[in-house]
Amino acid sequence: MDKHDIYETYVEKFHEAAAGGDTDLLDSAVKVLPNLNVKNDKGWTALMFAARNGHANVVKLLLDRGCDCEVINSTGQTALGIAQFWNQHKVVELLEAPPSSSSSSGPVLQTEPGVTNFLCGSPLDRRAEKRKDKKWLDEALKGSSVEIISFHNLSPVVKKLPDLTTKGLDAEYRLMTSKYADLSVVFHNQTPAVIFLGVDPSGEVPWFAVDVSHVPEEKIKDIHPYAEIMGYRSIFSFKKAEAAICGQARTLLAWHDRYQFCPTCGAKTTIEEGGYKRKCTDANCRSLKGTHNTCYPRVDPTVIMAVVSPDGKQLLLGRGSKFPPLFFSCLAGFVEPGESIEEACRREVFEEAGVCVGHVQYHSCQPWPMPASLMIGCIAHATSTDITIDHDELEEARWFSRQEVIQILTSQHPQRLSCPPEFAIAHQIIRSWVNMTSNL
Ligand SMILES: NC(=O)C1=CN([C@@H]2O[C@H](COP(=O)(O)OP(=O)(O)OC[C@H]3O[C@@H](n4cnc5c(N)ncnc54)[C@H](O)[C@@H]3O)[C@@H](O)[C@H]2O)C=CC1
Ligand SMILES: [Mg+2]
Ligand SMILES: [Mg+2]
Ligand SMILES: [Mg+2]
Ligand SMILES: [Zn+2]
Repeated sequence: MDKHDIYETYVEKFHEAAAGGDTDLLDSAVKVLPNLNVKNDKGWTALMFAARNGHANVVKLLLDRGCDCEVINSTGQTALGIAQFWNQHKVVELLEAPPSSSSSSGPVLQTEPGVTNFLCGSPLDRRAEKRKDKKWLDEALKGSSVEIISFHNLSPVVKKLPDLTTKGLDAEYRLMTSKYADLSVVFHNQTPAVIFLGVDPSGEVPWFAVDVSHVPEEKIKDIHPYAEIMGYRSIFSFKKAEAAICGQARTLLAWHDRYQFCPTCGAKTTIEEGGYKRKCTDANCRSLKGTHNTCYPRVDPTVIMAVVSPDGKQLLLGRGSKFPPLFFSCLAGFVEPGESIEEACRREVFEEAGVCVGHVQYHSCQPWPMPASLMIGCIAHATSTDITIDHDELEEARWFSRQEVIQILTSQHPQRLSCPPEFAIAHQIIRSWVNMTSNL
């Protein structure tokens, strides 16, 4: 047995001890394991096993040893979610209680990445402290190590690779990056919006985005002979890291495009702080006194939810009136002022489908740069099943069995129903519900 196998055996025994409520065995395992939040292949921790089986004494012991109750498994559940699902009331009480002083000895760094959806997980370090340093920004933009991405009317400029002909349309296009010197057609006699996006993990390569909308389409090839404009949806064909960088840039450029004038007084605004601020040019404007959110890029929180039937066996999906035929997705809606995420979830589901929602669990989120949503993915537990559709927003909504949802996800539905692809958070929360019901 090599070192790795021995460790795996310890982990297995540790999880078995937690699941079985064996505190003696647990105590000895705790002494040799460096990480008590260690997961099995389904992302389950000892705390989750103890919570699943209602071993309150084990849960307490693990919490006292500093186990992290925020960790989620591969289907997006925390130990608390599992205890609630299995009605382990004593464990729920323990996990809901505020952490005792012994278990909160300073800030705990979240080492688990959790669920990282497409358009999240940019490798860039945003280096916000550099945004006010005009000299540094100018040198970084014009330096030889820079990577500059270009957007034409909010579509990324892509490079059509001439030698890739076999992998299908998506594989032929890559995000195009340029040096300042390549962009004379963009900067000549112009001051387009330029955004400092951050620095790559080596710390050596600054990334910027520039708005090239003023360059006529036929001149785009002056930047690079293979440069092309493909529409904003080309973002979805990029690699995850590039897509996240593009999303950040697109949301900011869309904001600059729409906020050319001051929302407070109507005067012109100028770009400041590496593209992260707009400032009114009227010296008497109220927006110049104090901090005003009109000066900063906006993000619109939006809830999107997999609504689970009261018996846990069905999922509510809907068809928007503008959706392609046979396409179903999760219900979604903008969070309104003065509303919590849970309240927005309940209101939107009731408004759109007439279904009442009780408990709402956060799953994961996804910045959605069309133009500035932050999609907050939730699992919402319905308390009623009758459906009344708001026809202004939905054409259809209905409950689907787990088997039908699996058929939709795997493109095997007999009526060819489909749902959003993997890059959309809707897909991820639907999949998560399928996995959740099979996992428990
Ligand atoms: N990433 C994903 O998997 C999915 C993303 N979405 C996105 O979720 C967002 C919200 O969903 P909807 O059902 O459209 O929301 P919704 O149910 O709140 O209805 C949209 C209506 O709300 C109003 N509204 C309120 N605040 C708004 C704001 N800040 N911006 C624009 N309209 C606002 C408008 O009248 C709009 O027609 C959409 O932008 C859509 O693109 C929707 C489904 C899947
Ligand atoms: Mg909606
Ligand atoms: Mg709404
Ligand atoms: Mg709505
Ligand atoms: Zn103003």
